[in-house]
Amino acid sequence: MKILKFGGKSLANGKGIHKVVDIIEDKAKSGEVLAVVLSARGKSTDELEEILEKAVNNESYQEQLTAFKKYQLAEYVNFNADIEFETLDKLFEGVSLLGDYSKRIKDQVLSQGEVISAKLLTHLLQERGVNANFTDSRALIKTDATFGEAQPLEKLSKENVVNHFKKYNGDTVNIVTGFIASNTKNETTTLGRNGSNYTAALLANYLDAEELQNFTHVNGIYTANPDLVADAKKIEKLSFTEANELAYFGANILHAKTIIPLIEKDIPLRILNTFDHNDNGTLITSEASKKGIKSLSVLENVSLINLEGRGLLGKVGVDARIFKALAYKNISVSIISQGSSERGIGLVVASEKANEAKKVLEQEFEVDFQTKDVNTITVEDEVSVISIIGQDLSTFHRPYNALIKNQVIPLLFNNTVSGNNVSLVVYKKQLHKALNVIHGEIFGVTKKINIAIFGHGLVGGTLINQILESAEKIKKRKKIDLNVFAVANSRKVLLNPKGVDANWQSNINEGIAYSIQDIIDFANQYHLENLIAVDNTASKEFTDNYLKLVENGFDIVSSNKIANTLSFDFYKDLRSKLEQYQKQYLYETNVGAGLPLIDTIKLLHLSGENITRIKGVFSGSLSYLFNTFSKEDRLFSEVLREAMDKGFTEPDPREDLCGNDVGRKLLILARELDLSNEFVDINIHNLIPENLRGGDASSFLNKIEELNPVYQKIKDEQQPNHVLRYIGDLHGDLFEEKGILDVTLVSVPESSALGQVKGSDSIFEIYTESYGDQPIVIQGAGAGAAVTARGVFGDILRLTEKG
Ligand SMILES: NC(=O)C1=CN([C@@H]2O[C@H](COP(=O)(O)OP(=O)(O)OC[C@H]3O[C@@H](n4cnc5c(N)ncnc54)[C@H](OP(=O)(O)O)[C@@H]3O)[C@@H](O)[C@H]2O)C=CC1
Ligand SMILES: N[C@@H](CC=O)C(=O)O
Repeated sequence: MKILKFGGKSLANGKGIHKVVDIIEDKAKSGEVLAVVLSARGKSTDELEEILEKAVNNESYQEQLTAFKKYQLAEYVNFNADIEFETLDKLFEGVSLLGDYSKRIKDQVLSQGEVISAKLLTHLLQERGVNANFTDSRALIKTDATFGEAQPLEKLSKENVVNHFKKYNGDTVNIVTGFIASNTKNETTTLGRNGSNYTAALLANYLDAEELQNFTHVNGIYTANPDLVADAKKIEKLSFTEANELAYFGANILHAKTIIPLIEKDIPLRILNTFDHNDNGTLITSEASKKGIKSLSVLENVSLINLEGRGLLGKVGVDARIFKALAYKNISVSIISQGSSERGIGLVVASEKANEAKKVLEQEFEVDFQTKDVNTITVEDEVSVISIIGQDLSTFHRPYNALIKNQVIPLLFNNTVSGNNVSLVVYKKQLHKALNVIHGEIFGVTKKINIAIFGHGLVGGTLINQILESAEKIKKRKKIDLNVFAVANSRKVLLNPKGVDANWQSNINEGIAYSIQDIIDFANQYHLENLIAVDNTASKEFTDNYLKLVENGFDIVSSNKIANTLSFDFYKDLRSKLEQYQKQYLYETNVGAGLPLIDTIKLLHLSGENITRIKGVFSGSLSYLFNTFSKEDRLFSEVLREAMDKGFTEPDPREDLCGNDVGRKLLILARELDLSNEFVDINIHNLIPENLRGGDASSFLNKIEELNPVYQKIKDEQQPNHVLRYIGDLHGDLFEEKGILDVTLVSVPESSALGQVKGSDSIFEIYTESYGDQPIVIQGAGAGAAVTARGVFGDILRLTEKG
């Protein structure tokens, strides 16, 4: 025999009821022997409780009662619930007159919900020709007289059930009321929380059922609540032990009470979906399943009580006093955590009991307050508990690090020694984000990386398109979901929590004015985790946001060189902020665009290789300018415009020509070597004649032809077979506080290494103590939107791996 159980949500409306009837009819027709346990429909039990409260307080309840009756009858014209409605009328009238009710009366009231539900289903099945038999469980399940939370009398109940099912067997489908029972005086009792599931489990046990199928409104047990974690996956199989842990930490359907009768007889429990009943659901059996993390569950409506006292150190019996005092008031502690010094003890209790618990503890420790052994007892209400079921401490660093990286600092954590569970208390406002971060980390489902891109010009625009083009592949190959949730320029931002699409460029016109706080608020509002801000501007103003971004959980990737070349104080502040907030700042493209230069220098330096000099052509645009101008018989201004058109120059090309861009790159490398040079220390040969230095970029561009005679003369005055190169040179004693940084225009033999550089290539010669006169040479495209964007993309992916 199979026991089927349908919950209130399955029976809430016509659609659900129709499905339930279909399922039972199908199974009955296919010859399966069934018993069906039903809950009250929808929120009927809550409704009855509310009406009861109104009645006892002498408030008007008639309207709500009429609505309740109407809901129960709905469109079922031939269904009659007069007896139950009359019972309710009388009970409410009595309560209203007396202004009081007992738990016994409450059980009588609540039981009508199950009776109506079971009678309705029996009626509908009979209309379809199914041999359905309404079965009032009060005649079968006998309990003690603890109204509201009655305990079954096993022997008597089993006898009744077995006898009943002997009598009504064969093709009879017994439609049984869940939740309700009766005591030996035949007074109605109820089985408390999860009562209908319990009724079903008891029937399964007494009847040695082959399976209990519990129909809900979801497809089974998930790795996390799918309403909170979009990536949550259904678990196919669980063991009773794991189910028990889940039950303790919030999965009501698996309450221990429900599971124990099944474990006793080794009866499998299958969680199914009424609305998708062909899905296999989750099967729970006694078979031990593979080790590993099974699920995240959440306890809400809890509070954290913190008892602190300097004098608790080494005192015997403090915990005993806490538990005794709380137990006296029937307050259960779900989690306790205590520092080894015993100075602080954190307890999690139900929110509704938190203030009472505080009062009780204050009384218990009254003397200890006076002696100053206890200092404070505080209650934090806005918390939730996340339990990682199946997690042991050997791999706990992964979810924990991911939480810290996302600025979710657990208030308390606690592990079970044998059960492989870790529970974390987090602020309620961080619950959603915390669950997604932990889930992404431990289930290896796709890890979402949420990116805000500032600057969508040549580099930024190319980067966005590169990300959108590769996102699917990266998701498949690396299980990383790159989500560009913000694209901004200096005036507007385009925001979409689910990510911008290929039309971002046209949609940016519909963007909105913003401040950096708006972006932070947006990320918080949508609980976006693994945040990266990408700076593809050339703006000093934007770098003012870096510290705030870091403080609010963003890693930073930047092609913009400004932040690394502001004062050395800012340079250090930024690094200590990054350290403090465990954030990363990557800027490989700052020097040599997409070339792997900064990483190489960092590694050499870290590994103790003493770098003695770095010299080369640092600027892609000026490389292109002088390579082309030196070899071809063309005007200097014409080649300069070409470099601009190819996207090699800075947004303001004067930044290249005045030597600032090369100067910045030199300074960035110097600082990588722990030198504390400032920008003013750089000796820069400015390529712009003094008379063209004033004014703005466009007035300069109107006059660039004036550069032609100046550079033609320099070119003509070179020795034979020489070419012009604009070079950067970091030298001096690089183990002192500061190095020497020179940026100069030089004429070199065409046959030399520098003389042979082509196109927009950069070349960097890195001299070290071990390599002596033979430098390590890194050469390749030193500018261009595509290579630079690719380099920025590389930094983003590097961050996703550091996670
Ligand atoms: N081109 C290359 O080869 C390389 C470039 N880089 C660096 O890449 C960066 C970008 O260069 P590129 O793409 O050519 O520049 P662009 O001028 O093409 O684009 C700059 C973008 O930044 C936006 N912007 C400017 N100020 C702000 C601000 N305060 N807040 C938000 N957005 C802002 C601009 O918006 P708006 O239109 O509103 O001003 C624009 O969208 C530069 O820092 C450059 O040094 C690094 C290596 C190589
Ligand atoms: N303008 C720069 C671009 C890269 O940093 C250059 O020319 O190198």
